[in-house]
Amino acid sequence: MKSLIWFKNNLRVSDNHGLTNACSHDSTIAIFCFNPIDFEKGDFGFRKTSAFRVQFLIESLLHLKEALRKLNITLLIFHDKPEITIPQVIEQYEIDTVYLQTEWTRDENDTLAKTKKNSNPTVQFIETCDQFLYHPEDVPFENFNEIPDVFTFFRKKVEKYGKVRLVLEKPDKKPASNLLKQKTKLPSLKELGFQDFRVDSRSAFPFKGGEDKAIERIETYFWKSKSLASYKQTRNGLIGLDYSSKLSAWLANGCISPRTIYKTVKEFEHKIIKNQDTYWLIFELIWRDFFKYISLKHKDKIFHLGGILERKYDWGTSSRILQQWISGNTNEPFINANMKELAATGWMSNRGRQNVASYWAKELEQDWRIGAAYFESMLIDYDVHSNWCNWMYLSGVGNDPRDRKFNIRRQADIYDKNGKYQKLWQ
Ligand SMILES: Cc1cc2nc3c(=O)[nH]c(=O)nc-3n(C[C@H](O)[C@H](O)[C@H](O)COP(=O)(O)OP(=O)(O)OC[C@H]3O[C@@H](n4cnc5c(N)ncnc54)[C@H](O)[C@@H]3O)c2cc1C
Repeated sequence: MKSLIWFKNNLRVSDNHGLTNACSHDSTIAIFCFNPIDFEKGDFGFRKTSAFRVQFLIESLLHLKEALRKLNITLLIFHDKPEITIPQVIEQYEIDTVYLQTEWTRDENDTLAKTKKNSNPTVQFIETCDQFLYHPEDVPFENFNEIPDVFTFFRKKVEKYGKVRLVLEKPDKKPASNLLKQKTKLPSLKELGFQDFRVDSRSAFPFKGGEDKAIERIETYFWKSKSLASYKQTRNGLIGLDYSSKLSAWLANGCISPRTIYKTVKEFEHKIIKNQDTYWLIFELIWRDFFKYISLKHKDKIFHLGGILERKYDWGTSSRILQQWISGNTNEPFINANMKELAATGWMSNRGRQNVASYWAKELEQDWRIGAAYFESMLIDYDVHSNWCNWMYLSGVGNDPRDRKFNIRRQADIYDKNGKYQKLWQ
């Protein structure tokens, strides 16, 4: 009985059901593919991934490879299409079961379908759902069509009737004979077609990828600085490392599970303090789940111009306006500062993201999907569901029941009262 664990957005050894199940087989191999389509240009002309995100991914894989080696599991890394590589590995090592984390968006579905088609039909593909706080089997809805389109209804129901599963320990070590002789090399940024870069000294996200770094971040943010105890009061900040948890990029790559964060918040509440601020981090993780469920319910509509509401607006597609927005040359200094931060670092605060998205879609009235595609390209923490659903929300084609438009000057007055942030990124 030989298993293959196909790593994608679940780059960790703890609380990873796919890995643990794979380890129940006599022998286990791990694989990760840098899929060339992830580095191509997308529908709106932006490269799908920026150097910032690729660097974080490389760091995450470097750590995963070592963590797996300590469990006597070889991580094979290829720079090729999974539908080519995985069937070959299955054949070469006589694999009978492949474990992977389930994905349901367009490109991921295509890749999986092709991989299965090219593989020996007797091979089983078993999917797990480790990216959720509330596992799909534990939410109080009969099927995804029942998912409410309003966040508050969703949250109240899952909080009342749902449950968060316990965190799984990392699996036991396999015997040394499980390690393969075959070795593969982790490609560098340059080999993947990107220029090396230096982290901007002003960056609010100077962190590195990897499960170990995610745990370090929790150690600092929760236990050392106890910033969690004032999270709700600081989360609209714009400058520095600690205005919010900064866990999103590790979550997006699966270097940490939302269940582990939930468990640690509960420990913090037990040992240090339980207040509105500690609850609010869980509240935000429920937003993250909500958008995953919205994408499960509405499927490809999250990428459509009319969004899940199928609304028709007169959207512009001016390349001049796009260049002004991207380079931070609009009439709004607060928007400009945020866009410059994104271009220089791959990071932008939640407050900034809300403002620049609302400005793009509702003030400049440009096709919201272009803005979303630019974010997809740039964000270190890009997550397909969080990005596209937040964009829909702010563009009036998604889940905002009040269809709000941000008053940018007022937002700048409230959140950047003395202009410090705008000065930092002028
Ligand atoms: C236009 C737009 C695009 C966005 N694109 C992404 C994206 O691609 N990837 C991404 O992870 N987040 C995205 N967000 C959500 C949010 O801005 C980031 O999750 C957050 O800023 C990350 O910082 P943090 O980890 O310090 O968050 P914290 O404030 O510490 O929140 C903790 C966690 O809760 C989750 N979370 C918080 N806010 C949201 C939200 N609005 N929607 C979904 N999950 C949330 C994240 O996983 C986050 O790490 C987007 C928001 C907007 C308005």
